[in-house]
This record gives sequence, C-alpha cells and structure tokens, in this order.
Amino acid sequence: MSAPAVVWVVDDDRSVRFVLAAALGDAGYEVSGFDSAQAALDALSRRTAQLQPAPDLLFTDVRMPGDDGLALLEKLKAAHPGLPVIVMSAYTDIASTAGAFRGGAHEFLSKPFDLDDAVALAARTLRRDASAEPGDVAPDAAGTADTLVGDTPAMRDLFRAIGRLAQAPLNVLVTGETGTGKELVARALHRESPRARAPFIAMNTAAVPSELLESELFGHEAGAFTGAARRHVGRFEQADGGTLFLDEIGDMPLPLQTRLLRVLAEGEFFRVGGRELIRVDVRVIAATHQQLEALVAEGRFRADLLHRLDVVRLRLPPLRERRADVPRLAEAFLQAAAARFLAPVKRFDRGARERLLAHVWPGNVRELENLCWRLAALAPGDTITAADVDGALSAPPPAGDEASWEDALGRWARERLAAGDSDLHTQALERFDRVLLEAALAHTGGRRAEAAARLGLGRNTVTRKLAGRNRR
Ligand SMILES: Nc1ncnc2c1ncn2[C@@H]1O[C@H](COP(=O)(O)OP(=O)(O)OP(=O)(O)O)[C@@H](O)[C@H]1O
Repeated sequence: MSAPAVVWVVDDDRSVRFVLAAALGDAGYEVSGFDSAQAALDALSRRTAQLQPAPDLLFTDVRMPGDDGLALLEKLKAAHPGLPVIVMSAYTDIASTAGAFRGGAHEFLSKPFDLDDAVALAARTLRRDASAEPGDVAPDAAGTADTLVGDTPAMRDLFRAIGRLAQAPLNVLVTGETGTGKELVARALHRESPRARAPFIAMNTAAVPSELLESELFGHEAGAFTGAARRHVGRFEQADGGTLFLDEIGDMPLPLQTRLLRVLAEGEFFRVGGRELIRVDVRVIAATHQQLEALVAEGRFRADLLHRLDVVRLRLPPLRERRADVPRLAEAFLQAAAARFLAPVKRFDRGARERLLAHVWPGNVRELENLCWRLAALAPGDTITAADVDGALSAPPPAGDEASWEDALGRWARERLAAGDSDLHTQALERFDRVLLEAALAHTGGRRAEAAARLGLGRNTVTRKLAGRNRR
C-alpha cells in the first residue's frame, strides 16, 4: 500500500485549521496544520534539509498576519512549482480570485465551505497530475471601476470562473438576459488578463447597420465603397493584443459569420477593398441573450462559429435567481449616484428593501441601476421608502401641464429677439442638445454610450457635445 498523501493546511483561524485537518485526516491523508505562512515555510525548509519531499497538496487562507496566503503562494510556486495550492478566502471578489489564479493557485475555495466539498476537491487535485504551470503575470489591473457586485453562490461561482479564465487565452461566450452584466464580465476578463494593458474594444452587433458591420469589424481602404473616403481601421485591428467584445453575436448576418469564422481560424484578414494581409492577436469574447443552439437549428447561426466562440461558456443568472444580491447592488448604485451628484448617500428603509426584493426585475441589474439613479435624484428625503420605490417603479415622472415645448421655444425666441440677440439658432441648438443629453444621461445612469444609442447619435458626437466643442 502506498504512503498516504501529505496535505498541509495554513490558516490563522484555529477552528478552520482544526475542522479541515480533521476531515482530511478522516479521508486518509497525513495532515499538518500551520498558523502562518512563515510556519509553513519553516517546516518546508526543514523537510528539504532532511531530503523529504514537499507536501502533495497545500491549502492556504489569504488574510493572515505576516505574509498573506498570496505571498506564500508566490514563494511556494518559485520553490516548488509542481505543488498544487488551494487558496481559501472569505473574499470571493474578482480581484481575489484572479490574484490567486494569476499566482498559480490550483483552485479557489470560498469560505465558508462545505467540508465534504473541500475533501472531494483535495481528492480530485491529488488524482490529477499536478504539473500545471503558473499563469503569466498580468500587469496591475487598472482602476476599480466596473466592479461586479454580488455575493450569492451563483455570483461567487462566476467570480471564480472569471478569475481562472482571465489567465487562459480562450474565447469565451457569455450568455444571459439583457442587463445581467455580460459586458461587465467581458471587461473583468480583460482587466484581469495578461492583455490588460492592450485595448478592450466592444462592438454591439445589433446596433450597427448590417451593411456597415464588415467594415466596422475589419476596416476598409479609401475608396473601397461609396462613402469610404478614408482608410478606416476596424475593431479587430483596434483590439490587437487585447480583447474584442462582440455583443449580441446572434444578430450577426450569415455572410459575416462566415468571414468572422475564417478570421478566427486564421488570425488574419484583408480590410474591405484592401490587399495587405493584416495579422492580429485578439481574444474574442462574444455575448448573447439568445439561444444560439436554437438559431443554429433554424439555420440562422453557423454551428462551426458557435463552436469556435463557445470554447468556454459563462452563464449570467438573471437577477430574480439571485435576489439576495439586490440590496447589495442597490446600495452600491446609490453610493455611485451620490458620488456622481456630490450629494450625501441615501438609504433604503426596511419597507423599501422589501419592495426591491419582491420585484421581478425583467430588466435585471440595468433596471435596478436605473431605478436607483432615479431614486438618488428624485426621492425627497435621505431615506428612501417603499412608496418612493413604488413611485419610481410605476411611472416615468409626470409630464406636468406645461404647454408643448414648441410653444415654449416660440416664447423663448420672441423674448430673445425682443432683447436684440442675433445668434438665436446657435443658442437654441445648444440648449436643445443640452436638454436631450441631460435627459438621456439621467435615464442611463450617466453612461454615454448608451445615452448616445438612445438618442440615435454616435458616441463621439455625444462626447463632443458634452465637451461643448460643437460651439461655433
Ligand atoms: N453584478 C453587477 N454589479 C454591478 N453592476 C452591474 C452588475 N451587473 C450589471 N451591472 C450594471 O448593469 C448594467 C448592465 O450591465 P451590462 O451592460 O454589462 O449588461 P449586459 O448583459 O451586457 O446587457 P445587454 O445584453 O443589454 O447589453 C451596467 O451598467 C452594469 O454596470
């Protein structure tokens, strides 16, 4: 009979150390516990000095006095790259999971965990050949914006998957209803990946007229078609070295699917009307709210393209399947709104929270976010009540009984003319733009791209108008 596998548990929390060691011991492993990274490293040096092999598996907590678990992981990976390390933490956010996987962790175990799961994980890990290579080191993630909020089991699973997948150069298909956070997931995958310093380029297939899609994706040369006055660099080239996020991929017309497939297979293409072969290194993350298998069955989506995009699939659960996240998300949105409005943070009272929990959220997180921005702007007091929530959920703000805006404009024009102004048209256009932009930005919680789409304007146009550079 072979000797039992040696498993070490490093955690400053005595009870975790005890119960995990006991469960692993019951499963037949030879277990030792350590209360700090240093204690484990000392024991490891002693073993090496005595020509004993390193343990077969090590569990470590992240937050501990002295060196934390990630520092321990780094030292272990330098000295014993083949030793599988399972990182345990009560903090299952993407930064933690990605940090662990980037450091070469074999697995990430969210605390509190089920002991049977931990033992099963140890057994699986020990069965496997533990010669995994540590992942590439990614540059520091930029900023903490776009943080995915969530602490339900479904979201923890997702964060673990993102942490792991960010390191792998695989195409990912993100599925989920509208407003569930698909783009945010794609951004997190990029931000935590070795590509983080290169661009993240997003394109919504459904938002681009189909006759322009090809040139949007692959670019065109001057004169390639009527209206192509100048060379245009497509999204694939813009994303070189980085990540291309293709939203609503199910809406891509078939001929373009064929072209995309070829580019994904070969990594090179010609711009529309071009002769120069362009070679790019792009990770593609596609997203859809549709059932692509059904589209394949109907002949509207290519099966081979689906296979190429769907190397790994991440499903985002709708908000109604993770209601426990609603209060957390709502508070995060109120805080973001307060920071943007430079106003004190409002709070939900109990009734408001219950009302939020009871709602079905057909528009998912986006709907919740918009609602919170409306409440931050409009609820009269610092405490938001159930009645405020009901009011904001049921109707857009009342239109009021003022006369039509054409009447108001006429009145304004007559006043300005009487005052002797001579640039009425410019003034009126500026005010017209400002009213539309403010309304759209308030509606979209300050997101320019979405505001631009809702107004039917280009994103650049909106940015320019906001910067006031349209004034002539
Ligand atoms: N878990 C989350 N934590 C914080 N914000 C979130 C979360 N999920 C979504 N959001 C916010 O909700 C909004 C919608 O998210 P996103 O645009 O990523 O959704 P989507 O699934 O791509 O939607 P669509 O399919 O309609 O394009 C965004 O403003 C995003 O910041």
